[in-house]
Amino acid sequence: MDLTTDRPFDLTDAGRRAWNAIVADPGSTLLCSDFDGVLSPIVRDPDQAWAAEETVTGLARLGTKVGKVAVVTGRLVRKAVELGKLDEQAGLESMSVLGLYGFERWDAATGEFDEPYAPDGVEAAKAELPGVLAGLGLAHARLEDKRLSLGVHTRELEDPHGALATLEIPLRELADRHGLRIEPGKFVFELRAPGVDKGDAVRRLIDEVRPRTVVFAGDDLGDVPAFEAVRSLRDTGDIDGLLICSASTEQNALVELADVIVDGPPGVAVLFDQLAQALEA
Ligand SMILES: O=P(O)(O)OC[C@H]1O[C@H](O[C@H]2O[C@H](CO)[C@@H](O)[C@H](O)[C@H]2O)[C@H](O)[C@@H](O)[C@@H]1O
Repeated sequence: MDLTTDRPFDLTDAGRRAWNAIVADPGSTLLCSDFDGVLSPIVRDPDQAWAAEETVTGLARLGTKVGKVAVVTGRLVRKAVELGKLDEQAGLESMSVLGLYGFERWDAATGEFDEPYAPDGVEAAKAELPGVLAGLGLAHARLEDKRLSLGVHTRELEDPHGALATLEIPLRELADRHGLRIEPGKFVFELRAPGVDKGDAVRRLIDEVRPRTVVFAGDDLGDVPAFEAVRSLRDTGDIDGLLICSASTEQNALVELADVIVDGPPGVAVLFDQLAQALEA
């Protein structure tokens, strides 16, 4: 990964204001990042989506300067910590990881995991799901059991787009029967407990930290509520906000909402590097 590129980032006016605010007062900055597609490259097997070294070291370098760093992810919190080696990296001492869209939490400061029990509906839906998939001819879809949710991945199937389209209505009906919701993502639908999204997770962190500036880096549909939360607080003048879209050919929902668009995790690493350089200057 080449971190020496001098490509200037094209920031919106609001993004430039936020960048300047971070440089002026890094200690009042909350820096949040999604995991898959931002810190880690998208790969076929979710269990092998190890974070890129450059993104995590970049985050850690910033972690020594900003007030707080956080990962806000749809992943199980333990899986995100494991795949990011977030408990091993110096510089991440202020880190919190909010997993399963904010249901779960890990704090580096204490090393403690907060992992609530799954509601009954999740177990019932899990029991029904194999029959639903078999009935659709999609018995080979990869399942990712995340305690409070269940991911159905189509990336490895012969026709991943077609399989996703076939799944949507039956999975929505299954979710409705059990009081769950559907969370769409890159070649995945999750059946998950309702109640929180990444917007709630970011607002919770903001309430705790009371930052002047908030950064959020995301790549997928699940990040839209976080982007909207930051934009809404920014519109009221409560915070400055810098929204980073880690772009891919698979999802463009964040492009219009972002202040800066970078080229996937390698681009995120370059941006983190440039921000760290600005803070060190
Ligand atoms: O909130 P995130 O950190 O972005 O997590 C969202 C989902 O990411 C994972 O799935 C995605 O990445 C996989 C590994 O690269 C890829 O195989 C899959 O196609 C993508 O959708 C993860 O497996 C899910 O549990 C997360 O909810």
